[in-house]
Amino acid sequence: MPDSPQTSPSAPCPAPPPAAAGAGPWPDLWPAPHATGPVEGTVELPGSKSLTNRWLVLAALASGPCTLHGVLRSRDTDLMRTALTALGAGFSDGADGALHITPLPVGEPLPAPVEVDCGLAGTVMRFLPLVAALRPGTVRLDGDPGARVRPMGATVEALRSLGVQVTEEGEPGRLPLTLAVPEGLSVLPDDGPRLLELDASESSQFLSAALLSACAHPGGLTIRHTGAAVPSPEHVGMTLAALREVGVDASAVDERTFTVPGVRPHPFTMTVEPDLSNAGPFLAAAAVTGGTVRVPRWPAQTTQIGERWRRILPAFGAQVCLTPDAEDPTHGILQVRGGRDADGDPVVCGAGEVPDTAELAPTVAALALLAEGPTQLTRIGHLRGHETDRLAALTAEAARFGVHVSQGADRLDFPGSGAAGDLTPAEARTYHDHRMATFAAVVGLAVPGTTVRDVGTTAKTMPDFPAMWEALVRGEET
Ligand SMILES: O=C(O)C1=C[C@@H](OP(=O)(O)O)[C@@H](O)[C@H](O)C1
Ligand SMILES: C=C(OP(=O)(O)O)C(=O)O
Repeated sequence: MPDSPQTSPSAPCPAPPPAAAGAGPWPDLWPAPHATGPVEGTVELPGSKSLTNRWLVLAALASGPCTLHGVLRSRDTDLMRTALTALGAGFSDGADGALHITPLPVGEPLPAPVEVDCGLAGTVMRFLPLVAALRPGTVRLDGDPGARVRPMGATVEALRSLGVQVTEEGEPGRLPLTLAVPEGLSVLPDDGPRLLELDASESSQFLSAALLSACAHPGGLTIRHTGAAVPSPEHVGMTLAALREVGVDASAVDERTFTVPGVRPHPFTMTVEPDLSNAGPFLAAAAVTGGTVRVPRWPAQTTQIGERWRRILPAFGAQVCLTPDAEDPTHGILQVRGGRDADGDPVVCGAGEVPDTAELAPTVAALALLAEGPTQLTRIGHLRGHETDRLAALTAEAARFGVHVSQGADRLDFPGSGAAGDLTPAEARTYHDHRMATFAAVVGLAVPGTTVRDVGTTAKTMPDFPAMWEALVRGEET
């Protein structure tokens, strides 16, 4: 893998939006706060990464200007904005925190070649190429060194079957990719809607990408997944629901076939839900310290996988309750109270088998590491293609804390350490993975002397994480 991005004759990237707040600087070795008592507090979470990047794409493909409230400002979402700007969408920040978006001109040739920096963002590297296929021209996509090992084969497959010429500069099915999009791709074929076949078994994002962009093909697309089970199916559900919310009647014909009409999203105004996956470490802080953490604005109905915390945390011995907001029945306050023994000391039970935790897995792993009994995280093999190989990373970091985790092809078995006091303090590595940083922060609550290398990697989806975490442990409201 090359050390530095290759040069290309493409136009430079457009100026990025103003930097996301809270990006540090943090010391390279961050002393993770140790909780000397129960953590108590209320945490106001920023917007969801997955929803922000879907609404940004749908607004860029809409039939008129759109407005978003509560968008997440982070590395992944800023990269999405920059990339959509390069493809011709317009973004302006309103004084009230709103983001106004003008759509990109689908079908019109790009005035110059475009260069897209995907960073390490799966949503950018998978969603953007299919959006790029909607304007004739040349688009080159690359990212961080870690992005060049993430699976991209299904994107290449989908683009080629749509008629885009794709050059793989490095390994086949990996970034960097250069796309040559011919004229007329976004014109209705004579024989009706196109059939797009792709294998999304390595990431649900391949399917979401096809679904999101399909609405801008005049005849729509019929999309068929050809491989083994699609991981993170909640995220496909989120994509279908988001399309429907903006007037695109996307539907599942069967388990592997989807139809999306060639109807552009109507102009919309949307408020992004708080990020329930990033709620995880804060809720886990209550569970591992016997404390109480509340998250306001918890949606009563949501497509986010983080909704699962309401089932996962009780398996570790915590009590979870959602109190409806009297003034706004669409939201409530989620409260998690950690388990305690007769002496008032925290108790984290082993949870047994916890399947399909997908992007929640690193936080669940922190709970499993601190639990008294065994926990098995199963059906998480595709996490080897996330920001890092998360099964390998979690096994290595658990070992640093003195716990032997057994690693299978698609599972991790945690023995149950009996008590956090048995764990040894460690300098935790993060592998450029925001969720490995938050994993280490949760463990550090119970293991004094824990330090985290490159906690700033949390800027990928939550630039304010270290400050919010320190404030919560100090007992300040965030
Ligand atoms: O579409 C999305 O927003 C996401 C889909 C999931 O990807 P995988 O299917 O690759 O797990 C998830 O893990 C990722 O954090 C976000
Ligand atoms: C897997 C994740 O991100 P990405 O969108 O980069 O795939 C994640 O946030 O846990």
